[in-house]
Amino acid sequence: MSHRIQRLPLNDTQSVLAGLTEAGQQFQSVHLKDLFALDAERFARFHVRFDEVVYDFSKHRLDQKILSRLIDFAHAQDLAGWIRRLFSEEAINYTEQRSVMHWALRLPQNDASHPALAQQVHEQLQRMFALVEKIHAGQYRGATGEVIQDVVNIGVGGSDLGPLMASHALADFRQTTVKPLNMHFVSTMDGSQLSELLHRLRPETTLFIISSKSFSTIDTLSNAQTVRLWLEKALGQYTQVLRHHFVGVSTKPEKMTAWGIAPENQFLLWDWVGGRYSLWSCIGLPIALTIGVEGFRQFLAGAHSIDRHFQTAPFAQNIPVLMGLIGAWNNNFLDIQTHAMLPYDGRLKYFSAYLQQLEMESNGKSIQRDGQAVSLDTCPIVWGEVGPNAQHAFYQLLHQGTHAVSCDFIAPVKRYNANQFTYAENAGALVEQHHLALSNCLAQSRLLAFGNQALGADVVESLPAYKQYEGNQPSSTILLNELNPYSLGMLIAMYEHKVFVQSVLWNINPFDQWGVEKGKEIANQLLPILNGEGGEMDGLDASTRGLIEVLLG
Ligand SMILES: O=P(O)(O)OC[C@H]1O[C@](O)(CO)[C@@H](O)[C@@H]1O
Repeated sequence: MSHRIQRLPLNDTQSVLAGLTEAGQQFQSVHLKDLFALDAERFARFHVRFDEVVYDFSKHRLDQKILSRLIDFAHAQDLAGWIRRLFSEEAINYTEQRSVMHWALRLPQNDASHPALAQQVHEQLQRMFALVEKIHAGQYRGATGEVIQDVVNIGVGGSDLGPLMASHALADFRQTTVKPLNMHFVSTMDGSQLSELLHRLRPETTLFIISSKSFSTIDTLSNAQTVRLWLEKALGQYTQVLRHHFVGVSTKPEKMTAWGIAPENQFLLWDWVGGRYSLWSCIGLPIALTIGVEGFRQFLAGAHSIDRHFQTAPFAQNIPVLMGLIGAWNNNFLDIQTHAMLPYDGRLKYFSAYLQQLEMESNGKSIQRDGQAVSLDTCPIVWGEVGPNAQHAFYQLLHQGTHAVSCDFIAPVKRYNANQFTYAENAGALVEQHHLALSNCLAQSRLLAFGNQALGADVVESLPAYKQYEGNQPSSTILLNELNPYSLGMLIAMYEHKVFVQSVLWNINPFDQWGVEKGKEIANQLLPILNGEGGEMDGLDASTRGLIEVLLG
């Protein structure tokens, strides 16, 4: 349905979309190699350098005219107004009557524009920082007086993916602690991660974080219940066991209390923080435990830098705006329906999993704000893997398959600092490995873009058809000066705002997830049947009934 342009909210939008649709048809046959041949200044023209980031969008099938039309699209959809609304306290998540203020989580403490908000946020951050420092100093002890050495984050979705991704990505910046501290993540409701982990952990030295915005997600509560039984079996059913071994992060203090989490171990966030935007709040405790208080402050500062950039940079120089517009151009006008995330840094192993939730849970919608069906395709399929490994897995499809795919290549400019003691001995060899990864990153985006042209025109003549490459797969390349807490904060915030930009273009609410909620409701209806506690089979479809009969034997 890529080119449907009926039922648009604004007349301006209609005419801009008609122009873009026509341009998209023309650009179907335009090849990147020709765009580059026509314009030696293409990189200079189509990249933005801001703070720690370079965003190169020259390998997209567009020119200056298309860019202007896309910016017209943003204006027609009142993007500037929506950005102002996002950074106000307006309840723009209208289906849940909530404001959307994850940006407030990274406000500096002395912020003059929203002093009350900043104070509220920093109060919880200070409490979290105090806990982090206590654990790092070996002063936080379990019920038997032993120092905590393992921390297990129990959460799912936004209460897992962001903390997991960032803790892994920033492991090089691990804070030195009195005793080594190991972070673990448990999310799956089937208990498989827990059953493996509990064999390795000692109850006396393990702290569990129950991380759930709603404190009602069954996945998390069932894992929490299992570890509680495990702890109580080993240490006894005493209040001090609960008090010393559980920390809770949620918007629901009363639910944490009812579960048995001591008030001093309850950390709060607010309804105005969406789950998939919550890693900046105390949901980010595992990140703070990994990189320490100063590291976490840097992480917030990086995101804040992008918040400012997003609010102030002109659209043609505004990285999240460009990311959103170019994504829409590919998706809506060039018919490129899938988007691959390809970081060339093993530390970003969980980045695509994280982005899948951020992008697809946010913009996987089909109803506009006015209740009408959308007029353009919304979120593309987002997927990905660490680039070098993906080269040996699915790149063949990118190069010679039949699907059009757009890609984001991400890499740090610098890696392996000889001054960092862990690398001192191997710095030279590791720096070469980094260069190897960078050369592959550049080679792949080049081959994807230019196809045969990248091989050299004379070589191509002699090649059989099956060795030829069509190319013309567009990509962006994002370079971070280095991957550190600050630049990762920037990178994540860039994608958060890109998602918002696209939601404005598509006129949808990116902050709810009613489809997911419905799935949870239906699972709750089926659980009693599987538990043998009754429940209605009659209203079920034949397939579900048949499967239940097999499951019940
Ligand atoms: O933090 P909670 O409330 O346990 O929710 C976990 C996740 O479940 C969802 O509601 C739906 O998957 C996500 O939006 C959220 O991040």
